[in-house]
Amino acid sequence: MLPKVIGGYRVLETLGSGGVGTVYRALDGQTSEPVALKVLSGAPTRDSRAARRLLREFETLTDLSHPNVVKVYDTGMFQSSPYLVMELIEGLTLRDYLALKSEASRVSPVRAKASLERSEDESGEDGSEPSGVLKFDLSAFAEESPSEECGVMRSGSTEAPGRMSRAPVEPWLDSDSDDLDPLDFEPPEDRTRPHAPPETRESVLRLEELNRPERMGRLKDSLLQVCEALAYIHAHGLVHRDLKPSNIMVDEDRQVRLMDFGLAKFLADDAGMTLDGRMVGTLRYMAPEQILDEPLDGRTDLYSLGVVLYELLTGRPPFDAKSPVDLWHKVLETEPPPLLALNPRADPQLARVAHRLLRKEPDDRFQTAEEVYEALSE
Ligand SMILES: Nc1ncnc2c1ncn2[C@@H]1O[C@H](COP(=O)(O)OP(=O)(O)OP(=O)(O)O)[C@@H](O)[C@H]1O
Repeated sequence: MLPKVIGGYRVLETLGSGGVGTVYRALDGQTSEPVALKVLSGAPTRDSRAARRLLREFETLTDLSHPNVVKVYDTGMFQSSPYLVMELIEGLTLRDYLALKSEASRVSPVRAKASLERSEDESGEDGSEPSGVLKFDLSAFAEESPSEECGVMRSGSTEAPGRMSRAPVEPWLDSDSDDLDPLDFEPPEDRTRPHAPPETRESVLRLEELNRPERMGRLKDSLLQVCEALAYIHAHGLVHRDLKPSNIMVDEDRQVRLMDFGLAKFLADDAGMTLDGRMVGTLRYMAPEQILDEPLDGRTDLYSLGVVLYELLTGRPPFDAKSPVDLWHKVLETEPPPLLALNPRADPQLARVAHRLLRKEPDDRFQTAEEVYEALSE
């Protein structure tokens, strides 16, 4: 049931739920400003000491301020779970923002229509116009294109490779469309012949959509802003650890916000596991060092950025797998198919950037988000 009030915030509706909690649209009781309020759930928050520690650490996030990083205004406890009060972003995730036209009709307009309907139908309890209701104008996102979506990957019954000692593990984010579900995994097209040139009319049209200049412009512009956000959080000693298209939002003015930064770190122990032994991060975007429980730094996020870039340029992830173990082996031991073989008309410079970001050894990647920014600008 929807809580009516959380702290000093009046809850209006549920915006969505992810692997780490539920996000509500709410109103600040003092200012009447709309906010997004995320209540954490799961094992880390069931331990009251851990929950209080989490809360103290969240408080440090309120000091951060950057145009491309979602602003955290406040923190608190609700029914023994920590919550974060954030800037409410009226927009789309990067995945939906760059959805292919064919998929845009499946994803974005439905969500946007629901939002627009809400803005017409809802009224406050006193009959007044509700505040904080989504009113974004879809025309800002009129031209669309996507990367493919896979289901969720649950890894409970698998054995991890290499130095992963605490198998079986569960991905922390177990309901995320950015990850793979071995039980519900639709092979993307060309899976059987990943290096084959496109042959069908459908795949030719798909490539045309992927390479649409307007889409490429959006992609580049968005990723430059992501680099700025990453440079900022890395300079503040944070590693995102869960960078993926659904953690990047784009508003009506095409301003990008990096979401959920730092959450993964706060929810994990030093080896990247939650208190109940689940791995923090979304499997498809995890760097080799993350899989191997090795120390992480900003270059780990740059690897994830490489996965995002590769996906957005080709419409498929760099490593296809039917199970988490299969995926981990591929990430650790194989090279991704050459991007230009999958999309021969992709920008060669962007393809080079993606491959360099996907190098196994952090030392072989770009070393900073600033370097990536420079390379994307060339
Ligand atoms: N500050 C915000 N403003 C507007 N919408 C938000 C905000 N934060 C989250 N959302 C939306 O709420 C929904 C749930 O977000 P949440 O972060 O819990 O899950 P997720 O990012 O989809 O998955 P996960 O947390 O498992 O990675 C998403 O659809 C997201 O777009």
